[in-house]
Amino acid sequence: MNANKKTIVVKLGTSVLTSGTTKLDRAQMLEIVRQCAMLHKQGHPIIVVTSGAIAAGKEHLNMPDIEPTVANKQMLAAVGQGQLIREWENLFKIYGLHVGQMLLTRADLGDKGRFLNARDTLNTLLKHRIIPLINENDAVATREIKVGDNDNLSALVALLADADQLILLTDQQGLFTADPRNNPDAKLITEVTEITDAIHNLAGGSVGGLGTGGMATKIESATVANRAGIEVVIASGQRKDVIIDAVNGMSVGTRFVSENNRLEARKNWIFAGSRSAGVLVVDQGAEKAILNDGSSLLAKGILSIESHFLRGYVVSVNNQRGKEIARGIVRYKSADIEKIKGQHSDKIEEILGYEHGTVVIHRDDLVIL
Ligand SMILES: Nc1ncnc2c1ncn2[C@@H]1O[C@H](COP(=O)(O)OP(=O)(O)O)[C@@H](O)[C@H]1O
Ligand SMILES: N[C@@H](CCC(=O)OP(=O)(O)O)C(=O)O
Repeated sequence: MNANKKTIVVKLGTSVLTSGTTKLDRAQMLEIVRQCAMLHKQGHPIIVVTSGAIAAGKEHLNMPDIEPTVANKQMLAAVGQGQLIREWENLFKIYGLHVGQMLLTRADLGDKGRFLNARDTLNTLLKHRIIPLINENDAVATREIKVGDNDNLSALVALLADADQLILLTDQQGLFTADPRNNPDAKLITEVTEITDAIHNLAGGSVGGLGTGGMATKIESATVANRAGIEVVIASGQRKDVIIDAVNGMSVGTRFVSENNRLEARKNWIFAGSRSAGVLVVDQGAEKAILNDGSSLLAKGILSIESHFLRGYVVSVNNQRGKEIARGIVRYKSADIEKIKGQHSDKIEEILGYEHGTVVIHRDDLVIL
């Protein structure tokens, strides 16, 4: 991790965005934007996972008491998402920042081709210093493809972004020894080094009006992110300078530290359950570059392709003696690799009429065997 430039995912629960009311709290949102803008100015890439579409829809339609059926919530999200983004857009504009909306479902992140597309979009937004605003695509998500809560979604986004830190902001100071709403003696836990069953058991569901999942889904999220080597902080959105202080390593809320190696853990996650769908045979130069120099696989070093596969599939990289040296996720389908093999990366767009980047397998998506 570059200590000076951390990639940060900030997740804002409905409880923070409404301050416990039935309406968006614009002053609170502006305060969050101020902190994000300051960190952004210091060079930290910031990604915002924002809940609040359902709350915004209720406010806009003036339906505070509508029955919370799935269909009604999807309708509210369809109405509220536009309202929500408009609010964010106007607030970030005060600091001269653009925003870009990404609405995701579990299916988008589970499918490797769509995962690559989402990651490319996210990285391109960050490269252009645009703030990605992410929410679940509630209006289209059915139970099978839904992540279901933005706590878990934010952990997946942190993996997608290869983030250094995930900050979950809510209406409590952090994780307590019991739900502080009904346990006045509950104590704040400031640091968690291992997420044990006992930690899971402390966390209750949401008793607030508009939130989803309560502390239980935040612990699930912390488990996923920690396993991938990403530090997690759960803290109150109301605390002064909460995001800035969390990024600067000050004692804020509950910090879940992780000792796991980020890159290796992320690769394990990417490759979990994948079988090799084909083979790319590479020349000696590419073999050396991959094994000794930590390089990505370029089209130039590919000699032949075995089998048919699509962009996003996991394939084997074999040397000329038929030995599998690595395995990785391809950014081009086999039919296109046939056309660009042996060619310089500059030629890809000319040959295919489009490009998905200069490499066939990116180093970060390549496991050496
Ligand atoms: N051990 C715990 N420590 C802190 N909060 C807890 C705990 N168990 C349950 N909660 C509840 O989780 C709620 C936050 O979750 P939620 O309502 O889903 O908010 P958000 O919209 O921020 O995701 C708190 O208001 C609190 O009542
Ligand atoms: N996607 C939904 C929020 C779902 C959710 O997880 O809410 P929360 O527990 O407040 O973070 C929305 O925008 O209303």
